Amino acid sequence: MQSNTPAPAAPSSAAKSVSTARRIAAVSWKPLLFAVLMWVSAAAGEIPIPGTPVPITLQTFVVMLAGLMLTWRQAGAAVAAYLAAGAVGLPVFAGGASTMALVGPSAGFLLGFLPGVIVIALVKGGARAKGAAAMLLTALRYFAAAFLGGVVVVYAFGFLIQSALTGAPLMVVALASMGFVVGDIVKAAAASLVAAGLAKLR
Ligand SMILES: O=C(O)CCCC[C@@H]1SC[C@@H]2NC(=O)N[C@@H]21
Repeated sequence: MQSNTPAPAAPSSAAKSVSTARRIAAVSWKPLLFAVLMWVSAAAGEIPIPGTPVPITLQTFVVMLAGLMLTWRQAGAAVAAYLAAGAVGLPVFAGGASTMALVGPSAGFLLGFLPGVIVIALVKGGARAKGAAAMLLTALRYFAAAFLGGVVVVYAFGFLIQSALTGAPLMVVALASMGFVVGDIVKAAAASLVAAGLAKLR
């Protein structure tokens, strides 16, 4: 038997374009927001420390926050977009630097942000929803993830590549960079508390 119900009209090409644009916007706003935050954290200022040309900056705080708040794909896309923006010449790195920073003493730290943020996102685990004690446990787990990805992984890349590029012995580079450790531990604690607190609100 034939039905008299008219077949639904196929979506017009304009409607298809709008829905594709909406889908792209829905998946990319978080990576884009964190890529911009990476730039803002570099532009916010830098503190030079003796013995190394690499400054203290807030970039590791944003890397940690991205890893703790986004999926590994979103976090990786955010850092990849940030690095790509610098690579093509936008002044998004510390001190308004761009392409040349990727072959200078900071190169390994910048490149290390990518594996670092992915490690954080992969090892952080889920957020516990109920109660202050659960939030504190989540924050402690987040702190361990932020330290592993944002300090151990980022520093490993930073030290190895700086030593290879400058010819300075690895141990000398590592010792000269110890001035970053206290600040990065404070950043890991702050990022963990912020991410665990925001996860509770969701
Ligand atoms: O030139 C850049 O834009 C990158 C600077 C990298 C700074 C590194 S990241 C790890 C360590 N912690 C800091 O606060 N500074 C260094």
